Amino acid sequence: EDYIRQKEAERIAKEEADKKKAEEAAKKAEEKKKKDEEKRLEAEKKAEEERLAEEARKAAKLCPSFSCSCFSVLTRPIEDKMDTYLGNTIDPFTDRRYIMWLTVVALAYNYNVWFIPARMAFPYHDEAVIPFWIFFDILSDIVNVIDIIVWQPRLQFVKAGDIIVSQETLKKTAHFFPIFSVQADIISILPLDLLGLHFGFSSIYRLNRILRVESFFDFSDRLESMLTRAYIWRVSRTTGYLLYALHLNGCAFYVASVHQGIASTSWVYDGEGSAYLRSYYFAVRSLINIGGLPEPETLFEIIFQMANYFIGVFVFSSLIGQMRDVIGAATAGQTYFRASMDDCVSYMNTYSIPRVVQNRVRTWYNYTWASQGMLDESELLDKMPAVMRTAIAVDINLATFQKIALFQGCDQQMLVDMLLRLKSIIYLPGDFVVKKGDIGKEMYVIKSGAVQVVGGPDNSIVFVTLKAGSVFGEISLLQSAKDGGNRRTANVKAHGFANLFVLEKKDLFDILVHYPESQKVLARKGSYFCPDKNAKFLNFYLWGVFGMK
Ligand SMILES: Nc1nc2c(ncn2[C@@H]2O[C@@H]3COP(=O)(O)O[C@H]3[C@H]2O)c(=O)[nH]1
Repeated sequence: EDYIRQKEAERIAKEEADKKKAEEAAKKAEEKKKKDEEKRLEAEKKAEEERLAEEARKAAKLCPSFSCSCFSVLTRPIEDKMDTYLGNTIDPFTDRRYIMWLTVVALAYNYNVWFIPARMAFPYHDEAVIPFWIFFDILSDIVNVIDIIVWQPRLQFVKAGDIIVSQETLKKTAHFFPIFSVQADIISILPLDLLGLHFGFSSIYRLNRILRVESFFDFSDRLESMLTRAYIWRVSRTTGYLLYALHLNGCAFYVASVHQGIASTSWVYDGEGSAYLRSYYFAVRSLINIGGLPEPETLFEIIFQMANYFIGVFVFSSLIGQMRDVIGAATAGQTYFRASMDDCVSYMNTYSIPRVVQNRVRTWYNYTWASQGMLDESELLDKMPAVMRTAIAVDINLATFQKIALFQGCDQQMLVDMLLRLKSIIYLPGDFVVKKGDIGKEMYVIKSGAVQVVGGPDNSIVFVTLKAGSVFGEISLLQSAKDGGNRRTANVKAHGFANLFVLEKKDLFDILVHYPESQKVLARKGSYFCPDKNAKFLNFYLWGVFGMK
């Protein structure tokens, strides 16, 4: 019986072990199946990604804005290098390398735009210099090709508010580029110069290069938005346009002279001296309508000269008008300052304000203009969205405010809110900023310069000199009006020119409503800063007014 029982137990144990084994094997098989499935899905995903990438590559090759695929074969090694150097895409607004590159492109464009007409008009294609022209032509072409194939396709742009930064997406959405610039780019780099091999070397075959005018405007706009004194560039650019108009006119005059026959009449170029300089001189006199030119004799000369006068009146004068606008805009601040000061002086004269006061007002105007280049900073900042004003205020002043003992331990956001309510004001040497006994309606932070807390019968005792970054005027501000605690406890006068930030009581309390913790900090510090131990402090005031605990 024992034997049978033992055998039975062994059998059951074996059966259970087998069952367990089978279960484990099934589990393993299940896991393997799962893994295989995962692998298969991953492979499928990868294949799909590769297929999409291949499609994108094909689309990029087909896309006209990236030019013919033969170019991409030629430029693939350069492109790969540029990928390593530039990263995948370029932010055209902030990337300094792009503006540096655009400078090179603008130089190449200017080479073409100035020399092509000159070479077409004047006899500049001597056998000896042709190699130099060819060299510079090829150089400028290389710059353009690199720009169109390597740089332009990498420029990020905004589509429906999204910044397109991935190169693949850039290529896929290439058709969103303005069609004119795409076609103009392609036509502009067609090597029509090769026609010169058959018809003879001439720069007329390079006229298509001038179509790349967009690249020059792009350079101009980006440079303008980067420069601190953009008007210098605007004036130079307009001067360039004027000189270029004269250049073209000089070329036209020379062509007209050749057409008429050099030295054939008194009006045409007489063949003396430098042909270019003489023609340019003619253009200057004729477009600026200086007059004193030889009278045109033939019908052709009369028509030519008349066209010149018209161009001079309409085109040239509008360019000069543009120049006047640019200079006017650049000096608009100065004009506004002068006009404000003149108005103020004439107002003071009307009311016979004493000379001493008038002189102080003038000094204030001059110092304010000299120190900050504008009369009211807030006017400029008011035009900006709040988020930008905050960014600027934080950048300029937050660090100063964080160091002020009174505000230490206050909420950072509260400080930022405070920065946005500050007004800047300048006091002249000896001006009283606060007078003892006055009601305290604002507190001050010294931006630059210094103030002195003074007392004594004639205010000759200086208790303390407060420098940039110090706060004053907070005592009367932080106290209750109930028992006269809101009166100034001392005289404070400007020592030299003092540039101060003013924070009004109402603004401060409006802000503090939202920051109970900071209220407590200020209340504690207000009582600490206050010399009068019996006064009721900010905490009572705030708790009384706003019911805060
Ligand atoms: N009463 C007093 N005020 C001082 C002193 N040092 C700086 N101050 C500042 O001078 C300010 C005068 O106006 P407030 O009383 O509002 O606030 C005062 C303080 O911020 C000092 O020693 N005594």
